[in-house]
Amino acid sequence: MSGQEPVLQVEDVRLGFAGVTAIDGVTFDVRPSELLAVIGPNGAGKTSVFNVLSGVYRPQRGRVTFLGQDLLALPPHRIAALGLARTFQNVELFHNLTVLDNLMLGRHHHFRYGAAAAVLWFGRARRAELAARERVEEIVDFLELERWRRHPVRLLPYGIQKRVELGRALAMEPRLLLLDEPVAGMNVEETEDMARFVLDVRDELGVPIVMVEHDMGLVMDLADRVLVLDFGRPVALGTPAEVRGDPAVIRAYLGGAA
Ligand SMILES: Nc1ncnc2c1ncn2[C@@H]1O[C@H](COP(=O)(O)OP(=O)(O)OP(=O)(O)O)[C@@H](O)[C@H]1O
Repeated sequence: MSGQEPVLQVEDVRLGFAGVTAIDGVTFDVRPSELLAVIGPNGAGKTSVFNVLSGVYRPQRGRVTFLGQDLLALPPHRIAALGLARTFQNVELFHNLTVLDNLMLGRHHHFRYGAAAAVLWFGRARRAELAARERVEEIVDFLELERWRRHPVRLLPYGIQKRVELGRALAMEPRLLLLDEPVAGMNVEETEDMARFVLDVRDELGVPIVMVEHDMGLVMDLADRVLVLDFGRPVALGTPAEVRGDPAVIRAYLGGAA
């Protein structure tokens, strides 16, 4: 595959629940090292897009191709193992475990041995464990988590917990990262820190990102392109400047404002 081919292609996807259409006619792609934001009023279908991509829901129509593979044929754990990692709106970590242990758990699918193999081929298992620890320490450095590395996650400030969640997703060696409202509930300083780390993930690690986010300032600052959904349908797809002035987008937001 050439470097310029899309990492992810979503074509004409429809997902409905007993009479409710969550998304319909959704088509977009994600290019290498691109940050694509998905925005839209409440109920527009943003979370449903993520749930289709990560295999939680099967759409009734459409195609989703990730690195040339048909994602719709795969269960969620196989999709994750292909390198599609996700963070959640709420912090979903093991709160009594340390930062390091949470990050190690992010790597579990890289361990290619079971319990018996761990005993029988101790050398191989041990090498894998050491390599994992090394990679996890690199992520700790990258996200500036050194001073918290041995702290249980439950004792950390909220913004740091969200950063640990990003770290756990990075520990999976993602080839595409789905960020679900990465700055929801954060103060200004935490938001600025997270924005910086998200950009570093794209620019330094070269990992393409799909981000659902309500903070419009952040979206317009960070995104390369923006997909706008309204009532489950795509109403615009373009650069932040293109989307900002689009009458259909303005209508969707004015109509959807509470
Ligand atoms: N499991 C489900 N069962 C029934 N309806 C659902 C389900 N999941 C989503 N929907 C419906 O699909 C539509 C899109 O919801 P979705 O959560 O994807 O929107 P959203 O853009 O993420 O909203 P928000 O910004 O409020 O998180 C809504 O009408 C929602 O009620």
